[in-house]
Amino acid sequence: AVNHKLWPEIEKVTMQQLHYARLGVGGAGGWQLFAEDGDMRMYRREEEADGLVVDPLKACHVVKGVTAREVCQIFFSPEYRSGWETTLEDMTIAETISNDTLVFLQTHKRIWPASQRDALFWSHIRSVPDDQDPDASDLWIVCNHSTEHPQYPPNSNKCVRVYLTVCIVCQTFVDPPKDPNKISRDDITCKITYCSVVNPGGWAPASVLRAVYKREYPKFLKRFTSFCIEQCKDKPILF
Ligand SMILES: O=S(=O)(CCO)c1ccc(-c2ccc(C3CCCC3)c([C@H]3C[C@H]3c3ccccn3)c2)cc1
Repeated sequence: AVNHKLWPEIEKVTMQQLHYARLGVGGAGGWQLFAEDGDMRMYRREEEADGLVVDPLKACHVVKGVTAREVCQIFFSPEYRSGWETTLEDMTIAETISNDTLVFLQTHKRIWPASQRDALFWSHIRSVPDDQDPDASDLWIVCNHSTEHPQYPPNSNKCVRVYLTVCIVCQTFVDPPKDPNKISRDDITCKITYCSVVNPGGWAPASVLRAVYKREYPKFLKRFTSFCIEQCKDKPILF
């Protein structure tokens, strides 16, 4: 994939998103907590781009019984997506760049009163050593970033094209630390940071979009993490 024309962008955006995900939500970042559910905390910043709501979102969650690699592989893999992405109406793999990089075209269910949306984005999965704690386990990241494709020009179907940058960054913790082949799923937790910026592409009332975000994002993350637990519970642990 390193010789693919998108590779420099994939590399840059993925590492930028990793850095952005690891920034805290305290301080002057302007993050406001807007949803809480158990260990899940959801923050947003109110931002508009030429009159459109593009509120950046950052969610932090801690999930027991799954590893960072398992969560990221489920988020990345097309075959699982219909099981957790409830707003998905259709999904096509527009291009297979490599085994860790795909280009998706997704049509999302219409969310009244906004018109139906689609998203065309590359999706890249990778593991990176934790530069802040070398003897910690690797971080896993999936980054999704809107892209163009000659076969799928925007607004060619009935949908308004959204422009998004999304990342999910995960890290596994084993507690209590023990001999690797004695670890059970009860000993592992996965710390998840999910970040998204979605430009809705076409006009939609700010109040409507903010209500949709407030309703859809907590549901989305809860459903995704429950799906991961369900998928992994009877399988050998993938570190
Ligand atoms: O993390 S992913 O890459 C997972 C792969 O599917 C992802 C996540 C979210 C979206 C998306 C796309 C469109 C919308 C809006 C914009 C105007 C009308 C629809 C929203 C807003 C509404 C929020 C939302 C949040 C979560 C799920 C669905 N809906 C979100 C796309 C991809």
